Amino acid sequence: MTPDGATPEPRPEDLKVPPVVAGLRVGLFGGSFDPPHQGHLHVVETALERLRLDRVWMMVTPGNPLKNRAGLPPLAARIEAARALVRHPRVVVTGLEAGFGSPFSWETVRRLTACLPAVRFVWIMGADNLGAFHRWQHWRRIADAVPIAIVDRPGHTLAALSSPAARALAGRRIPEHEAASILDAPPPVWTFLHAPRSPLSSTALRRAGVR
Ligand SMILES: Nc1ncnc2c1ncn2[C@@H]1O[C@H](COP(=O)(O)OP(=O)(O)OP(=O)(O)O)[C@@H](O)[C@H]1O
Ligand SMILES: O=C(O)c1ccc[n+]([C@@H]2O[C@H](COP(=O)([O-])O)[C@@H](O)[C@H]2O)c1
Repeated sequence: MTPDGATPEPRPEDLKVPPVVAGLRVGLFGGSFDPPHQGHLHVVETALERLRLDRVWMMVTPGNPLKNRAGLPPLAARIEAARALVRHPRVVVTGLEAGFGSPFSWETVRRLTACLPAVRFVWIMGADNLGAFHRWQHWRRIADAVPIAIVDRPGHTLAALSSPAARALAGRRIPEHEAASILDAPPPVWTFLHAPRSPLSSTALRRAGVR
């Protein structure tokens, strides 16, 4: 809330696509970030290093289509909190999906790949989201459009690797020692990164009253 009790609005520049140059290697990392935590930072740092990225765009969602949005703090507040957590020269926190007017990842991928064909994008998500990926709108189209990197998460490894999406795309999995090459391979292509895992979650933080 602002001092006058109004819901804070995102700044117009936070709704725009960040600046790029041809050939830039950009990780697309969407999330509710309610609240952001060190587990998110761990994903960002793992992706930057293992995929040899120039940038990670932390895309603060207007609202995960599969989650109840009741009680979700305003976008502007989550953007601000993510920025306060992740102070890194190669990370951009953005509300570009709200700028697109859609919470669906397919819409994000479709628009970004169409308007920035010279940028090399990779979709980044935690293992829990691979487990549910087959329930996302047009998930096959997302996989056909951009490479995907999964960062392991405690309690989700087996479910992720035996999920419908993982099974459907099994033949296109790249070993993690070649992870950085997925940005140069024609999709569908994906890799699973077994990094030291972070047990943190926003759910646990909200339950502990941290937000
Ligand atoms: N500890 C973690 N390890 C690996 N990936 C994570 C971790 N925490 C979050 N992620 C990933 O970060 C992205 C954004 O997650 P999100 O903002 O929903 O956080 P969360 O902790 O999963 O929240 P919640 O508990 O409310 O579901 C998702 O792709 C999620 O899989
Ligand atoms: O497009 C979809 O159908 C879809 C369904 C579930 C989740 N997503 C996206 O996945 C990202 C991670 O969401 P979350 O809530 O787990 O942080 C975020 O960008 C969501 O918008 C997207």
